[in-house]
Amino acid sequence: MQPLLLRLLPALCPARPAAARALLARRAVPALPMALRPAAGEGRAGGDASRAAGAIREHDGLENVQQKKIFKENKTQQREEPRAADSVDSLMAEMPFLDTDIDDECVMHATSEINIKKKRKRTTGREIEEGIERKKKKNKQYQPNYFISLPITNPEITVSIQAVQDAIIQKDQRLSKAMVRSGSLHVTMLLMHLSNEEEISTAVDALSESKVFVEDLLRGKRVDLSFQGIDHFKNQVGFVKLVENTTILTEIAEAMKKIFQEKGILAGEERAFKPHLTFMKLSKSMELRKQVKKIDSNLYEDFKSHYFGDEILHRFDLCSMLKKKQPNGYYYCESSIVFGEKHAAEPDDAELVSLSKRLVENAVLKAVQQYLEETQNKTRETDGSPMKTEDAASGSKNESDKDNSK
Ligand SMILES: Nc1ccn([C@@H]2O[C@H](COP(=O)(O)O)[C@@H](O)[C@H]2O)c(=O)n1
Repeated sequence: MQPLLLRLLPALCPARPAAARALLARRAVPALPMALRPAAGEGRAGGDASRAAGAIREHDGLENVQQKKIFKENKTQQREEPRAADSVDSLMAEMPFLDTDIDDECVMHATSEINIKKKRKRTTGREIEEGIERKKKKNKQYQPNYFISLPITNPEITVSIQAVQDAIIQKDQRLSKAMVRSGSLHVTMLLMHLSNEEEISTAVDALSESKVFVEDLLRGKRVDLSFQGIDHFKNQVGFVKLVENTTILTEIAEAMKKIFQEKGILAGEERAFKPHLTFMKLSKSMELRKQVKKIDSNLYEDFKSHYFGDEILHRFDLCSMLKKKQPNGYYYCESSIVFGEKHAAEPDDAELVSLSKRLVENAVLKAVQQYLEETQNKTRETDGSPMKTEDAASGSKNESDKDNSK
C-alpha cells in the first residue's frame, strides 16, 4: 500500500504538487533524531545548574536567585534595534517562534519568586543608558534557540491545514508568506536557550530522563490529540486548537520544564502552556508585517470549527530553531524520545485510505472547477466580456504555491 500511495500522490493531487511533495517527503524521511546521545552523569548536571544560575544572577544583578528561569517578553529592545533587511526574511522563516524573534524578544529572567534585594543608589543618565545597553546585550544571549517539539505526522492534518492556508491565500495573496510549511508543523512543548555543545548534551540527557516521566503519566494508554477549530494569538498568529487531552499534554510540558530546569537549562516561559498548532504567523516576514497588521478572522471563517484530524502522541524531539532544517522541511533534531507502537511515524491503513479518498476528492473538485472556469472564459471570449479578477488572482496563487513548497 505504501509504495503505491507514494507513486499515486502526485498524480492524485496535481493541483497541489507542493502538498504531494511535502507528504512524500514526510513519509520518506520521517523526522528522526540526528543523534541520540547516552544519558550523562549527575556531576555535570549540577555544574550546569550552578553555571546557569550564575548566568542569570549576572544577568539580572540579583543577590539571591533560585532554580527557576523563565523567558520574559522584552518589547522595548526590538523597537530600538535597527530594522533588518528584507533578505533576512528567508532565515527568519526558518524559525518557529518568530513573533518572539521580531518583537517580543523572549528572554530568560529570574521570576517574581526571586528574592530581590536591590540597594538604591544615585545613578547618572549615562550610567542608566550603559546599564540598558548591557542588559539588552545579555537579554539577546538568552533568547530561545531550541525547543521540544511534538511533530505533526498525520497527513490528514497536514492536508487539512494546507486547505485552510490555500483558502486564506486565495482571499489575500500577501499572506502566503505567513504560512507554516507542512513539513514543520508541530506543537511546541517547551522553549529553551542552549549556549553550547555541553548544554545541548545536557538537554539531550534531560529529554531522555523525561521519557520515564511521560511513560509514567501515560501508563501505556494511547493518547489521541484531536485538532479542531481555529483561534489566534493577538490576531498575529493563527493556530488550530487542541480539543482533547490538553490536560495530559500540559502535565507532560510541566514535567519536562521541571526536569530541564533541574539540570540547569534555561527553559520555560512566563505564560501558561497553551497547546496549539500554529499554521500561520505574520512574523514570518517583516515585509508582510509592514503591510498586514492583523489577520482578519473572516479569512478562515469557513474553518472555524473544522475538524483537522487526530495525532497519536508518539514522539518528542529536541529541535534547533537555527540549524539547517532536514530535507523533509522539519527542524534539525538533536535527539528524540518515542512512545507506544507507532515508532516510525507511519500512518496506519485507515489513515492512508482516508488520505487517498481526500486527495481523490480534491483532485476531482479541482478538475471540475478548472473545467468550469475554462468554459466560462471561453464563453466570455466569444461574448467579448472581460476576465474576472478572481481568475487573474488564481493564476498568481499558483505562483505562491511554488514559493511555499520551497
Ligand atoms: N501562549 C502562547 C503561545 C505562543 N504564542 C505565540 O505564538 C507563536 C507561535 O508559536 P509556536 O510555538 O507554535 O511557533 C509564538 O511566536 C508565540 O509568541 C503566544 O502568543 N501565546
